[in-house]
Amino acid sequence: MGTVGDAVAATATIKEQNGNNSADKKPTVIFVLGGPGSGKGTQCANIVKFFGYTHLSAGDLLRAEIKSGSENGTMIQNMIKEGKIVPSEVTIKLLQKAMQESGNDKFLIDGFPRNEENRAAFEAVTKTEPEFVLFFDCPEEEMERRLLGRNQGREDDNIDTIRKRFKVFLESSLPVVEYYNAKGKVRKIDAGKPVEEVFEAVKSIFTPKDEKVKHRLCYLLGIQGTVVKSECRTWYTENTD
Ligand SMILES: Nc1ncnc2c1ncn2[C@@H]1O[C@H](COP(=O)(O)OP(=O)(O)OP(=O)(O)O)[C@@H](O)[C@H]1O
Ligand SMILES: O=c1ccn([C@@H]2O[C@H](COP(=O)(O)O)[C@@H](O)[C@H]2O)c(=O)[nH]1
Repeated sequence: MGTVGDAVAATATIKEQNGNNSADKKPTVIFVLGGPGSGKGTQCANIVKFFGYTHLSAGDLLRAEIKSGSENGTMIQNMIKEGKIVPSEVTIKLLQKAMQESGNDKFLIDGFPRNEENRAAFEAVTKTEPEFVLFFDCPEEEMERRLLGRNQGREDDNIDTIRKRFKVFLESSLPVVEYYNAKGKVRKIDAGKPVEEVFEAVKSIFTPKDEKVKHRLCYLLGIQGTVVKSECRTWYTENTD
């Protein structure tokens, strides 16, 4: 098992190799957490379209690493088959590389951190805390149904591995959500609903408060038949169906 120190050392090497410029600028990071099959990837794709974030799925990065024939490939593959958590230094290195290569400065980090050690290592290495944590709360029976129906050829979407993933989620990943909840950083979504309804709840979290006030004002002005100012009309047209 890797330690926070291993992850910090590995990152110092990346910084030396890449130079320090972009690594020193603090990005905006949102952690997207929730059980396996809670709909994180599905909703991240929507958030990217609406709000211009770069979506980094830690699981996808690890699967790409296996495919690339990297020296860590076999180790990662075995961990994923067993639903276990890959050492922090491996995952953080992949996340940092993807962040640097993206050219963006705001990220949805999906499926990471998966345990307390992942969390502490990421914060120590990147000196970045998440803006907030988007937490998809979904009943286990619903997640199991979704995973068994996902049909993407994933080696870990079988009932034995799914049960192991649920156990790891409860024992190791939920404490990370609880950690950030105690800091007032968790935005919880009822993820057991249909995709569109879940996204309505997600949108509301990403829409700044002043925009919500504007929206409400426009709505009320519309109802009252008051002449809507042009700025208000433009905003209303752009933000409603
Ligand atoms: N709200 C929803 N209602 C019904 N099905 C959904 C919903 N959201 C996602 N799905 C479907 O459930 C499956 C899992 O969704 P998704 O891949 O987004 O979950 P995930 O949380 O990213 O999973 P994992 O952690 O295993 O990568 C997919 O087949 C997806 O189409
Ligand atoms: O930070 C991470 C993310 C993922 N893993 C491993 O990958 C699988 C699949 O993850 P998904 O988020 O469902 O794509 C997960 O069960 C872990 O084995 C990881 O170790 N660390």
